Amino acid sequence: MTTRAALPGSDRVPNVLSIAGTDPSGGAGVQADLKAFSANGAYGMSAVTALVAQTTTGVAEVREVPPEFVTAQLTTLLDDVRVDAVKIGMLANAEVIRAVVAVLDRYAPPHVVLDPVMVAKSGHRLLADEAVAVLRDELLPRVDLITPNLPEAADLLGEPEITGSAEMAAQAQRLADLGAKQVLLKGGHLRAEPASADLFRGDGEVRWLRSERIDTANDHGTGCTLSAAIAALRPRRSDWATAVRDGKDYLTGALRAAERLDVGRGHGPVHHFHRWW
Ligand SMILES: Nc1ncnc2c1ncn2[C@@H]1O[C@H](COP(=O)(O)OP(=O)(O)O)[C@@H](O)[C@H]1O
Ligand SMILES: Cc1ncc(COP(=O)(O)OP(=O)(O)O)c(N)n1
Repeated sequence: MTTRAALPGSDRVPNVLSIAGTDPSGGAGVQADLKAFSANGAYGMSAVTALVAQTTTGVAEVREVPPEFVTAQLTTLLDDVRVDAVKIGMLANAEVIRAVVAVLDRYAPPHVVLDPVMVAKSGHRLLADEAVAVLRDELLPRVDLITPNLPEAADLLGEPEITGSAEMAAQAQRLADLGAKQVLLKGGHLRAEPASADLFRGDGEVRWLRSERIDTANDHGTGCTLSAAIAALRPRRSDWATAVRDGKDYLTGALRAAERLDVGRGHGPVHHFHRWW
């Protein structure tokens, strides 16, 4: 066994883990997460929950990883490597959710972000219908931040999707009432509104994160990129509000930088540019 001298806190690169499904086109899922980790100064690692045959035009097929093999990936990793933050994305079904819950209980990694992925932009379901209640009741209370989009928030709460940003603060409160410690409610689906505004509800504070709405066809994997950037930044930021603000700025830059890409015929990916974190 090799031993290494401890680095002073500020010099050490955070080790950040993605637990998610795949995207061969590199726009969403594990592939997007690893790019976002790297671009935001973290060392990226991943455990795969589902193999997804998808590209910019949609999802063709999904092969779910057996839950015991999700556990094997995670315990093998966590028995060796210190993890400084975790981003959880696509979980596919209730058994995989329960496998992840058991690992969180056993290892208690810090700074856990849950992007409650349910449906791809193309309409293909990435989480079984009956697993939504398990995600809400068993996983949501165990993580530090959830980042639902508006359809996901509605599904978690069992209510109709809201149609205007004026309703977002009350909905974030209802998510907090479910046991979510902090909530980033993403407003990207309100396409009629001029700004792309997300609402952060943290410990005793509510704040808006607004950016210009960028006119682009490259909007595949925006939610994955945002939650991964926040997880990568959190170990180097003093609080969630700052990590969320800087993650949102990173995503807006990556959406802008996508104008230089030529990837696929459908919803293209964002471009993960490296920056000084
Ligand atoms: N055209 C756009 N211009 C700027 N920001 C956007 C645009 N589309 C989405 N976003 C931002 O991307 C993030 C993810 O958005 P959203 O579409 O709500 O979630 P998801 O990708 O999970 O469906 C949010 O921060 C949202 O504000
Ligand atoms: C494997 C995988 N995970 C998540 C998603 C959904 O990604 P998201 O960032 O919400 O982007 P779109 O589906 O809106 O493009 C995915 N497609 N695949």
